[in-house]
Amino acid sequence: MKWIPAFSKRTMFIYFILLFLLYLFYALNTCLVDERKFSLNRFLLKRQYTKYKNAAVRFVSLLGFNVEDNDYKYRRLKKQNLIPVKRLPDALVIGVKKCGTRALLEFLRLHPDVRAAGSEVHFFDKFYHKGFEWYRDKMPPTLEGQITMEKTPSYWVTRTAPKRVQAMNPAVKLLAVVRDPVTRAISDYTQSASKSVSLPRFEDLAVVNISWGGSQAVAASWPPIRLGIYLRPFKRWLKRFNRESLLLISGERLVADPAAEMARVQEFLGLKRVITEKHFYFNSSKGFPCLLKSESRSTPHCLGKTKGRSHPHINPSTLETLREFYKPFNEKFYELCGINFGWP
Ligand SMILES: Nc1ncnc2c1ncn2[C@@H]1O[C@H](COP(=O)(O)OS(=O)(=O)O)[C@@H](OP(=O)(O)O)[C@H]1O
Repeated sequence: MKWIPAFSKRTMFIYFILLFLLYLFYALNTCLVDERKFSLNRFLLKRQYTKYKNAAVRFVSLLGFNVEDNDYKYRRLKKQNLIPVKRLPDALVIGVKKCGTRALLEFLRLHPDVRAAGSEVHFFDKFYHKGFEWYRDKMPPTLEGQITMEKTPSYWVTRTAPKRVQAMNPAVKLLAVVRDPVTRAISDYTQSASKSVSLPRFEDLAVVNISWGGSQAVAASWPPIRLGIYLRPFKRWLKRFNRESLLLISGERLVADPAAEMARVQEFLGLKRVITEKHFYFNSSKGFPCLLKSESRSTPHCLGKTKGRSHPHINPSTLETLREFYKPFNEKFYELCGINFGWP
């Protein structure tokens, strides 16, 4: 009778090991992982990893099952020996800060022939010394014919950026979103105020006393105000690139009619018009157009909380002063770019 408990202990142990192995096999073969963080997966699926590196989250298999079978497009391309590789950008969203650059990029990513770096790379302003190989490595892998992009709004005002971008590729396509400079300034201020509670009122920063007599002037060198003078940086870019290489996008139209503005963008980039009305819906509580689905999500969603913040109430006389200040710059800008954006 002594062998019975001994046998059951051994059997139980073997069953336990088998169950554990079965669980491991199941978990590793079907779990939802972030490929960039899962190093063992990189090792076992090195080739597939390179191919899918830019995807945030995908179903992957440690044992090689169902990795490519999920994706008809990539299976077909593999048969043709086409493998995505990282390339320097063909197009850049160069600015302008707080004008809707994130919305533009997220909308563009709906296009199957566009792949974009997720976060701002800041190569032409902060990291130029790291070299083009470093920059290329920041890009998502693309197939022949797909457009590689990135957006860094500070390129617009970086003095050295036009020359550096030209050195990378004189035929690069440039996109800049512009918006009523007064709203842009308030948006810029709202962002700073969200990080610093003790920030003075917008009115006190935008318009300053210039004499004891009480005369006032616009604080033209305060960055939120200065950045709204689009004329100067635009001229700088035009010294290096011809007008046809630089598309100006209306930040207002990107909100009011995203499909129409995206039609212009797709035409400029030489893309088939894939992004249309059917990709957008207006979210009335957010007050902005949102996406019905995107590359990473199949459900309706809006841009993050930091996009589309509510702005503080601004004294109407300050608004009037700022509008008067920007008027001559706006008019010269309209003249030079050949578009009347109709800012008040
Ligand atoms: N669809 C959609 N959803 C949310 N927000 C939208 C959208 N389209 C344009 N915008 C406007 O984009 C403003 C932020 O601009 P940027 O993305 O260029 O900002 S940043 O420079 O990258 O910080 C952001 O500014 P705030 O309203 O001040 O938050 C928005 O007005």
